[in-house]
Amino acid sequence: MQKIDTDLLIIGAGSGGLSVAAGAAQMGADVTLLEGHKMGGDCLNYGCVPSKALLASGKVAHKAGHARPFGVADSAPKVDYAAAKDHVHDVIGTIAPHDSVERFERLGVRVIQEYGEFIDAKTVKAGTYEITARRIVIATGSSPLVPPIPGLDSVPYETNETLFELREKPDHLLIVGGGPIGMEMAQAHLRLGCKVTVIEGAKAFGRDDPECAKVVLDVLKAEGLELAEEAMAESISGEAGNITVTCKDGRSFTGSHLLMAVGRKPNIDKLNLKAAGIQTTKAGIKVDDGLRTTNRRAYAIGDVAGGLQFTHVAGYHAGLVIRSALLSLPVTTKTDHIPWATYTAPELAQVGLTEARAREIHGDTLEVARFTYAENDRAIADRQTDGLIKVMVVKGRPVGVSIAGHQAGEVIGLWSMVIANGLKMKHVAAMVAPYPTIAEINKRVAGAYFSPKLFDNPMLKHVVRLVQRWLP
Ligand SMILES: Cc1cc2nc3c(=O)[nH]c(=O)nc-3n(C[C@H](O)[C@H](O)[C@H](O)COP(=O)(O)OP(=O)(O)OC[C@H]3O[C@@H](n4cnc5c(N)ncnc54)[C@H](O)[C@@H]3O)c2cc1C
Ligand SMILES: NC(=O)c1ccc[n+]([C@@H]2O[C@H](COP(=O)([O-])OP(=O)(O)OC[C@H]3O[C@@H](n4cnc5c(N)ncnc54)[C@H](O)[C@@H]3O)[C@@H](O)[C@H]2O)c1
Repeated sequence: MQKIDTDLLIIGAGSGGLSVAAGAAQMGADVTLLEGHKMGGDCLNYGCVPSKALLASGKVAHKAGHARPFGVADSAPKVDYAAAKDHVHDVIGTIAPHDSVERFERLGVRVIQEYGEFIDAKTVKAGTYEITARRIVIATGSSPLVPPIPGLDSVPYETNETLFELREKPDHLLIVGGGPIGMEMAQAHLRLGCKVTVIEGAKAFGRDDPECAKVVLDVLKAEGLELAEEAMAESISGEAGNITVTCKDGRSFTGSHLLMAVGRKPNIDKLNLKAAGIQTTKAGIKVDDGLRTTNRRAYAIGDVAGGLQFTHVAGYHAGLVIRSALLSLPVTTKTDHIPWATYTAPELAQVGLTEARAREIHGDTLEVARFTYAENDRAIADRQTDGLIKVMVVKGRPVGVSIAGHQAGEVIGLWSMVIANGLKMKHVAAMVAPYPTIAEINKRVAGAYFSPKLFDNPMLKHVVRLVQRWLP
């Protein structure tokens, strides 16, 4: 057994762990990083990156078949599904050096490619190493939840960990789960020429604003998606190439391939958390507002901490933990300013409260400002007019923003800044947006908020008339 004593031990080299390692090493700490599987974690290998790359292939195919409105002849796209997967792996390969062992060793991080397991409150065993650390960050992520649906184990099925390896194009892909994974993969496959059925136990895009979700769902249905909502998968039967999902209410759907996308489970099995006095909840490792576990020496960040599960959240957690673990500064996690986006076309994005939640909390003091993509000149020029932005405002201050539309994921960023800094609608109205951009909808929605206050104001009209009389 080789013994290592380190300032900061990080378990897991995904989005969260790598951000902590890079920051802490560059700030002068002695850092040890454990990774039992692939550097880069889920996001690079099985998540954000491959899913966006496959969506990009779908976009190209879709454009080829929908060129006529732009004065270019439509062409029937010849999709090579296996080549699209080559593209996915090429994209992963291009980004991989950024997350590699070599890069982190150059930054001064001691990288050990083994799974970590607690022996006691401050010691972790990893292969032939025994590591004691002043502070420990658990960033072990999450895995696809595979529910014990009767019959599932008797048919071949994909999860996000296997889908990007699949090289034969599904004739008909059944997707159980209409969350972000299910819906992104549904559109990518539709556009690559597969028949797709999404089987969702409640509502698709259940965490998003229903009015904005409907914009995206209508587009997906127009592209050929078969969507079954309130359809809880209860049993599965068949064999390779002929799989049937039967729902609680008796509806059944048959397809050639099956993707399970029904949520995540935290990666805690290998950690022996009991030995370290670290408690868990159903969602993941139990943490306080400062991301500390029930063992004061240890933090948990990213997916394994069981809150919002996004790469940018893992990165945000990393920044907080660096401050706390290295400089002993007090930190508190917040969620109001955390955006998320689903990268279908059109995109769906949210930050802060949805309209329904804002109404519950703020009642009649809530005002909702709206602006549609159909009124945005750039959206018209690009023929991307589906969608809208809704801003939930309380006493002049935005408390939430929902967007469905082209580049919604880019457009939402401004509102994270507004909410993070407690800015008001007047600050957004004071901005000048370049014309013609999609992001102009941000300024225009602020205009829509102030318009009634300005233009339907008899007192203001009176003052303007009076001033006009006195002007030379
Ligand atoms: C299909 C899909 C698409 C997604 N798209 C997006 C997106 O577009 N935008 C977005 O923000 N988020 C997206 N996500 C979510 C995002 O991937 C996760 O939120 C993010 O990867 C979480 O980072 P993490 O560091 O917590 O965990 P991970 O990135 O999963 O990293 C955890 C690492 O820990 C390692 N590990 C586990 N146990 C141990 C152990 N005992 N010892 C050592 N190492 C261990 C694992 O091997 C893994 O490498 C997507 C997820 C999926 C599945
Ligand atoms: N663009 C992005 O940022 C992005 C993309 C993909 C994934 N992610 C992250 O990954 C997480 C996991 O995504 P996900 O889509 O797997 O999970 P999810 O929890 O968001 O959605 C799962 C869906 O499956 C449904 N469901 C559960 N059991 C079912 C059953 N038996 N039959 C039918 N439907 C059932 C649920 O009602 C739910 O709508 C997301 O919450 C998100 O944090 C992010």
